Amino acid sequence: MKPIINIEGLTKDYGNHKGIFDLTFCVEEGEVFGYLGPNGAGKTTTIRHLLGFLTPDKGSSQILGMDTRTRSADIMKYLGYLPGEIAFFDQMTGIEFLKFMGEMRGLNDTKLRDRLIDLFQLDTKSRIRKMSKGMKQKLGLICAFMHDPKVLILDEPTSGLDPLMQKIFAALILEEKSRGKTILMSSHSFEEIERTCDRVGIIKRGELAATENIHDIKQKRRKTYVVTFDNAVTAADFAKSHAFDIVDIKENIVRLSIMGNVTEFIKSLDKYTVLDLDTERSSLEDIFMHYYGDSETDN
Ligand SMILES: Nc1ncnc2c1ncn2[C@@H]1O[C@H](COP(=O)(O)OP(=O)(O)OP(=O)(O)O)[C@@H](O)[C@H]1O
Repeated sequence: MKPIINIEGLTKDYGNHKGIFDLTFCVEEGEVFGYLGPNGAGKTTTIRHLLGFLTPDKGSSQILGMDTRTRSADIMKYLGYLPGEIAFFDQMTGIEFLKFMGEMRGLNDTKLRDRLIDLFQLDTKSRIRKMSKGMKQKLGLICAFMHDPKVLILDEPTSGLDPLMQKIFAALILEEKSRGKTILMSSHSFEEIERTCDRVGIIKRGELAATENIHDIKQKRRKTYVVTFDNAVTAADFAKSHAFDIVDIKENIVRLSIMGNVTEFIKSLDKYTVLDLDTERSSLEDIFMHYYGDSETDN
């Protein structure tokens, strides 16, 4: 595997234990890497270094083998970036802004741009100052993707997007991944990370607390299913007729825990009347919450 985004010992000390400290990780070619952590953990600070906006106290970072501090202009040709807070030219309409950004990038082919406008259903004739937060976010996303960059760095990409648009965004990420793109995105949404990422890095108080492989977690995870039967007798019959790991039975509701494949479980329900089937909090969320646990929410 080829590291496309590489961070080595990156340190920016703002004092008072704020900033980032000795961060080391890489994002490999074709990988979607989620960057997760509580408020103030250092995600945006890391991303701003990758964009060449900040000079580290120690350490370095490279994108496509180029140093992010000294070669940011070269890197920009291959990079799509969505900032966490988008500052636009308020007087422009959406399409004027996209044309302006396209010209700056020397973009002649507008097919992809127009496809993205359709995909996100953005009214680009509106003036930016009149746009809602979600509309501005869509504009930022179109701008990040429209030149078909090899590498994407997205700071909280779905912030402000409604659930339908979040799904559309996730599908776009998976499509881009299948085309070999390398993507780093910060997020507060476990669901989004689970839907889209291969690995996740968890940052806490400026330090990398863990990196987890999402595919491994999904395979290994134990999930609790809650089955509501039509009555207590059927619930008890189900529990004693099958060798599932039963957590508890309360009247007509059975909670059971299953690791991995659920085919046998689904088949076993076939002969019963099932009024409801639910899952409890996923272990992915448990893993993440463990790192959030005693975090300082300091901003
Ligand atoms: N220029 C600065 N001067 C001093 N402190 C700063 C500066 N920029 C960021 N910080 C502090 O560094 C820490 C990390 O901030 P950062 O914006 O990277 O967090 P984040 O993980 O992106 O948070 P959020 O999830 O809230 O967006 C915070 O405590 C923040 O207050």
